[in-house]
Amino acid sequence: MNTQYGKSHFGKNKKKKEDFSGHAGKVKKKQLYNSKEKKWKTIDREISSLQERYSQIDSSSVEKFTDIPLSKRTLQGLELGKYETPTEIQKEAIGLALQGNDILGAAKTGSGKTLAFLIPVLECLNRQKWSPQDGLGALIISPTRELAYQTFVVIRKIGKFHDFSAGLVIGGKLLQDEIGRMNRTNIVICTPGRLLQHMDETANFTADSLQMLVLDEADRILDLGFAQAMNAIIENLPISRQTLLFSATQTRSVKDLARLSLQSPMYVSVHENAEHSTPTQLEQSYIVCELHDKINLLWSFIKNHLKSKTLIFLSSCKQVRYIHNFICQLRPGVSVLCLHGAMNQLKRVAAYNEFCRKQNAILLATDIAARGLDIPAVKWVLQLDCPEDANTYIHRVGRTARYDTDGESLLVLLPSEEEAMVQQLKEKKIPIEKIKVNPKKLWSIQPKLESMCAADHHVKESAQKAFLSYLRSVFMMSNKKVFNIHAIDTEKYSACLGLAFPPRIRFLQREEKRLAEKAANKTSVVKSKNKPGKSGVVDSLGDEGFSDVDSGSDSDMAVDSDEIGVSSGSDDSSESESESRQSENNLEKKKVAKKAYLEKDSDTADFDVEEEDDFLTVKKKHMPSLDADDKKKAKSSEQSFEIPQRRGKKAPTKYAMAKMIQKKSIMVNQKVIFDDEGETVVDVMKQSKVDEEPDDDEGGIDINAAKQRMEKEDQFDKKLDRDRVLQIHREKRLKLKEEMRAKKNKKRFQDNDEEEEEGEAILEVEEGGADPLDFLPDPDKVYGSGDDSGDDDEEEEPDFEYVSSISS
Ligand SMILES: Nc1ncnc2c1ncn2[C@@H]1O[C@H](COP(=O)(O)OP(=O)(O)OP(=O)(O)O)[C@@H](O)[C@H]1O
Repeated sequence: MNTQYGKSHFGKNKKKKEDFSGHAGKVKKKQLYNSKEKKWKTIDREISSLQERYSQIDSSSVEKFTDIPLSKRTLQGLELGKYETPTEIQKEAIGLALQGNDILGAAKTGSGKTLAFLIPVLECLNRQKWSPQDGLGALIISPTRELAYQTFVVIRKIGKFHDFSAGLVIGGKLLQDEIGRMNRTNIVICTPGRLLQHMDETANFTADSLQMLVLDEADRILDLGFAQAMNAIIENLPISRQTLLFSATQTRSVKDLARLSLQSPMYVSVHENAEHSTPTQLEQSYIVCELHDKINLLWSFIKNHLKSKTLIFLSSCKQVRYIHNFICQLRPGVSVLCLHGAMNQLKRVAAYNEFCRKQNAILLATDIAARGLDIPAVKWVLQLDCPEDANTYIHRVGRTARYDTDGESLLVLLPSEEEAMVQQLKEKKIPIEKIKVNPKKLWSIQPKLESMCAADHHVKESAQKAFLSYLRSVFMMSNKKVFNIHAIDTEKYSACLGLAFPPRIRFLQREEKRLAEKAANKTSVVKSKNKPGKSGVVDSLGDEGFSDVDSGSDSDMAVDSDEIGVSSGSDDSSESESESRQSENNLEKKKVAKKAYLEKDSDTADFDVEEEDDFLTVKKKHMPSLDADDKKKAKSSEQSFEIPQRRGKKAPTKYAMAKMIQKKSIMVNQKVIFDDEGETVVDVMKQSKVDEEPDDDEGGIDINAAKQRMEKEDQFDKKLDRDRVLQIHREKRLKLKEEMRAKKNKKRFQDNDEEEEEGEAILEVEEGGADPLDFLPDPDKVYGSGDDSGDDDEEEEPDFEYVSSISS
């Protein structure tokens, strides 16, 4: 595998090159051609014999990896990783994938799904004799940076003997560092946000030749948090590809699968009929505890498990930060680390690597650590805050009891959460037992926290943020049967965090006020809805559009003002249709905002969480009801545009503005730039090749036509940009060629003529002799491990700093 840090095959070639240059005079061009021809013939023979065996694969008779028709190079890689016997999911899925099927793979956590998709990826590219010049062949998408990194480490190991290049594209570093190498990477392991950024901004990066798409943790990748990014990514991928989806909680949503255009997918669920959906070696229990006792419980747990490796889940970044800080200050006698999405990339990597290395340690984390991470020897998973749903529970506890090890998990539930949550877990076939803690054995750290808060206002602020962010997370949860913010005694909770007074919970006050107003206005709103002249887009954003979210505490989220595509029909049926579509949009937006808030992985992009605010601030478009000032401003801006709108409702959308401009035939100003001679300057990038919009006698905006126009414009822009980049590259190449030529001429005068001729011939054979860039220093040498000796020693753990750039 030619990764930036890999040294296997690429390293060997290099060694050969050095050897040849040492004996330049003795090696004949013809011999080299012969040996290359021989090599290709052997590879061809191997490939066709493997392909012949594909149809005979019988998973029930597979005992070792050698029983599966895999290339020698993959088998060597598996041997290097000490993988001998395939697990159930590997036996079932690898064979079907080799036969070319699309796969929906589901198996318990820690059962080896990673190899079940990595092996087919390597075999698929090997079968097609893929090389770095062929560009992107396989795309592996993971929901978090840590998981992508982990997958990258595994593919480096098992793909060590292949010729492909692989790259980790995960954000947290300069995009510029990766741009040059994107189009020469065969296997890209990435997070959705960063991949999309490359698709948008790296002009010469294309996925046109993609052979295989893998979604690890597919249900998470396809859920609302990533919906926008994934839709855009999928649009850029060719339809004729093989798609593999894997997760412990696999999606079967027809809607999700339709987005991926799967071709008769095979559902491989090896544990579907198992008694339980969690690993058998995992012991699971829960306790019921008041919110204000949780901190004492946590401290007591840590003090009682100093010799264990424990992963503790909390629901928000600010809680993790506060609890981590005070536990560190109280010195429990074990290393305490933290991992959450608001940390910078370097700290995130350092914490992850340190926790992997340690024998005994505590890691406090949000749900960014819930999925896929294969951290060795985790003994305990403690869920101090209730998971969002049973699936999240399964992934969180799955960080322990992996493969053939055992582990324990403890879930802490509030009395108000117990009934509904336990019910959900039972429905998901999760065996969990209630246990009780002796309250006398709990340590009390409240006085210590109080004195810490009193002594340092930073600690106090941090405690306030933790307090509000926890309440906010409960408030935003959609399952109100489990999460009931009104059941929380906020005074006691703030006191247990060391605060003398509970901070003001403005979002709750606003919500209560809104509900009260709504109850009072209900009848008058119904009347006003029936008044004539109130139809159209703005109307569709009225109270009715929000009526279905009243029960949800995160109701009244502001509608994205960029939102278009809402029907503006004035008849009743289209109005109600637009209303329901709008309310669906609102619900989706709320879920997305909630996910981003809870996880705040920077790769999920599009969400702002302000660090310095007194509690999380989601971008205005996701905020619950506007406060009085905002309402006034919104209202005055509405009035200035004279848009008929109901009292105290939303600011006009761009769509509404466009419609109003069109209706009133307002001429919009145009910017004209003149040069020194007074001539008009035309910006070629802004020139459109798309025909002008045809005059529409019927009036109104034809959304579909506008969309098509935009797409054409977009294609035109992309082409312009691509041409520009190609031109730059062409110029660079020519310049290099000139330089090389000049150098060669100079050398020719200095060196022995005969030797020079031989050496040149050899390089031509080795490198294909075509591109002068091939003679440039190996970029791996600059960024990579720096060791190109080509020996088979175990590589050192790659430095996370540079793994986010990719190989050449
Ligand atoms: N065939 C095998 N032989 C030995 N160990 C294996 C084999 N396959 C996987 N493992 C080990 O099992 C562990 C779990 O594998 P992996 O991370 O692929 O699980 P997973 O099913 O993807 O889990 P999750 O659902 O949590 O993502 C890893 O440490 C991996 O090295």
